[in-house]
Amino acid sequence: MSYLSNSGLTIADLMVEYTGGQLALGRVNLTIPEYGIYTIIGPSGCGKSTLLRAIAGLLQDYHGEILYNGKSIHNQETLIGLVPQSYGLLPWKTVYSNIQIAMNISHPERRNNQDQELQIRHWLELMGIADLASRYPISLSGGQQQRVAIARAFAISPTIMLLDEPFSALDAMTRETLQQLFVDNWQANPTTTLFVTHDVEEAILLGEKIIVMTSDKEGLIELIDNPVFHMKHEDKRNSDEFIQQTRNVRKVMQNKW
Ligand SMILES: Nc1ncnc2c1ncn2[C@@H]1O[C@H](COP(=O)(O)OP(=O)(O)OP(=O)(O)O)[C@@H](O)[C@H]1O
Repeated sequence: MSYLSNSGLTIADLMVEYTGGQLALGRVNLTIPEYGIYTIIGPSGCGKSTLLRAIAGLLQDYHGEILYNGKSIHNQETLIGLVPQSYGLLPWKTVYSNIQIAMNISHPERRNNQDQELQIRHWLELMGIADLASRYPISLSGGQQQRVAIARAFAISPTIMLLDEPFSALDAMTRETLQQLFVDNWQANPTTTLFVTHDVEEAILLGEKIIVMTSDKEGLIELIDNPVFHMKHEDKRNSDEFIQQTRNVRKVMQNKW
């Protein structure tokens, strides 16, 4: 199979079985263009986290191919930022150190320099958790830990960003603020992004295209164009297009789930 060098993230015939032969993810074929931002919505257990884990290199044992710009994603220096559902913070490190360690690993040439400190402070500030820098994860609420995990993913400036329900533990207002921040940041620093959510509105607000996964393991997915994404973020929610798109997505979910 030949792929163009700037073809983005290509997932070809991807299938994942966990030990015991249980199929966790059916045959998935999908292309996300370089700098594209797609949201994924699907019923519980359909394989959304498994898909992200395979792309992130946390599951080595899968069938099919995962390529970035034509080359195997795991044989090249593609920096991947993952915000896992469980946050993935190191419990023995402070909030500040959790981000610093990720930056040291991903950009060793900038190890502990002044710019790194500014970056960490910048992201903590934007996430509204600057005052938590010296705290340990165990002393934080779920929503606060989630914001640390998001700050950490943004701070490493990855080539590919994978987010697994990153705003699920946040209160409604913080969630809206971070959705806006997320879109602003993607516009300023376009990054190839896959964003898993259970929230139809969030899928519409944050994805150029919406991937609807199904619960059967035939690997069927529906890709929905989403012109609403390109509207001004603050106008989206109250627009007729948004309401119409909500109906469209719900209809696809009713038919496919
Ligand atoms: N480590 C594992 N070992 C065995 N089976 C697993 C493992 N992790 C997940 N599975 C199974 O794989 C399937 C897909 O799980 P996955 O977590 O990817 O679903 P999901 O779509 O992300 O679900 P949710 O929306 O509830 O987070 C499920 O049937 C799950 O039970």
